[in-house]
Amino acid sequence: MMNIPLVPNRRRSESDPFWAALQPPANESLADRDRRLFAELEAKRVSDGIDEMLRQEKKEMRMKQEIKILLLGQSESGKSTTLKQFQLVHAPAAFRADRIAWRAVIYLNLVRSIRRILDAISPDTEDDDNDELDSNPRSRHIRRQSTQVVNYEQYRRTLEPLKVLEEHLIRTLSSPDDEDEPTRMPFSIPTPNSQGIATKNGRPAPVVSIPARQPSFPPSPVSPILSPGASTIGSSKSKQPEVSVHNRSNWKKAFSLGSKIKSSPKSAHTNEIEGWWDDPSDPVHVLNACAQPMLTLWRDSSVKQRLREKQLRIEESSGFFLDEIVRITALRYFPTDQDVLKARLKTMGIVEHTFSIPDPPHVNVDWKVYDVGGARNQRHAWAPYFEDVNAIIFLAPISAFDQVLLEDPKVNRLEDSFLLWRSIVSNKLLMDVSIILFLNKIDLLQAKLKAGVRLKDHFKQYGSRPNDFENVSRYFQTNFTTIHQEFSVNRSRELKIHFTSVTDTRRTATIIQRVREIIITANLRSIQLM
Ligand SMILES: Nc1nc2c(ncn2[C@@H]2O[C@H](COP(=O)(O)OP(=O)(O)OP(=O)(O)O)[C@@H](O)[C@H]2O)c(=O)[nH]1
Ligand SMILES: [Mg+2]
Repeated sequence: MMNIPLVPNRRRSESDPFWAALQPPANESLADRDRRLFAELEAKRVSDGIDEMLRQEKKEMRMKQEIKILLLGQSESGKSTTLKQFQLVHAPAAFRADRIAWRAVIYLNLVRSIRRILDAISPDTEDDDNDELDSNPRSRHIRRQSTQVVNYEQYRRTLEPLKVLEEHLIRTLSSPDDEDEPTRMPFSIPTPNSQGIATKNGRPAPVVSIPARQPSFPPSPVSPILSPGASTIGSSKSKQPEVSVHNRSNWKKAFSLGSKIKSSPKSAHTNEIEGWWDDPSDPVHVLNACAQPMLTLWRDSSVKQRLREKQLRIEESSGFFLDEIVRITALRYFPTDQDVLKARLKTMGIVEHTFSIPDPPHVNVDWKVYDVGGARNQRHAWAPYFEDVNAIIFLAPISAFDQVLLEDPKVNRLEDSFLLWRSIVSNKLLMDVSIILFLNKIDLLQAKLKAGVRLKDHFKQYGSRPNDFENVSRYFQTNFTTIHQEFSVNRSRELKIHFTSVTDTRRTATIIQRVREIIITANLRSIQLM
């Protein structure tokens, strides 16, 4: 703002028309002069006020930050689950509005678990065909004895409708066809005589991602034990590729409440309204009809025995809902927060979420959280995000020490995590980036150790140390810390490590709060406001 001079500059040229215009009239009375000076003072006060406001605004602009967080880690490490927890903490209304759409994923997870069991107990299946992706030769040897499930044929027949449902769910998830018929009912199960399930418009949809094999990373300082035969595991005919939906896909729209449905989530348990349960083509009816045989199968002791022999710990796998068959197959089932956190849908591409978080008194922060696909054929997409990211949350699923990668069964999952960690901490582009390490899935690690799975059978160097949670978790923490110390491009970078179970809402909310504080502090330091 321009300040009006109270005392005119006498040396200025009188020919300057601007200066001349500001001069008081020659015949100004005393009263006029007082009025003029008062008006000038008032104008200056207003002008100073505006200047101050602009200064404040500029300061706030400078302090208004956009903080970018990248979630990294191998497939199934828990990145998308962490993103869901961010949503639950910072955008709970949007998270809850989406819950209904997850119904399809949860159904699919359930149906696929049933299929895994049927494959595992099938008399036609060779012993190695349905194994958990297991890296230990000893446990594969033990699996040779096999229990026959006498009711197998009956289970297969009664659960046959789930096969058609599975295909249908996959196709609908992959191709919601949202643009031209937004009001259609979410599901429509094909008639038995339809040849496959054509999408509307006849467009074939890319349904399932089958990761390409890629060359292994160079050896790392920590090496797991892998048997020479391990490469055959995971490549058998009965292995089911994981279902993934590309980030560009609008799959949630297809499974949200359609216009035909008058219900709201709250009214799902009352009788006043019409809902998806009134639509005879909704998948819930097939599931509901199959609930009893599913339950009998899951409770059958000979099935349990067969799964044990095959070391197939299905209850530790992603998207496990078999202990909730009755609730999930109920006609009016509505997913809970916990169900959504447990649901498994593989990420392809990069998913971005923005949360605007007021952080008084200093800053308003827009948090952008990027969730990436962690499978090996997805990792090439990470690098462009390294340029301007403020922080990385790296997730390593430490329960996976006895598993191999789906995309490369020669590689132990933890070994892959160590190598990935090394490549991240040694990346020059990430020199000034805060890195927070989540040693994740500790609940599963505890269960696994309790079930007697021994770390030394997979990591020989662990030797005779106690096979309990305290020692095993410390071992992993030491390994990750050592790799950071040895390979980090920035030796002064402080490494924050959290033991997490990101499906646990309460604990994860606290950790997210702490992570935010760490990042804010590091960020303020970097813009020299501290
Ligand atoms: N029990 C348990 N399950 C977890 C934990 N973290 C993640 N999960 C489950 O593990 C599965 C995989 O998690 P995601 O978050 O989808 O894994 P991701 O890293 O996004 O995997 P990609 O998208 O393939 O890269 C999901 O079913 C989660 O519910 C955990 O700490 N404990
Ligand atoms: Mg994901």
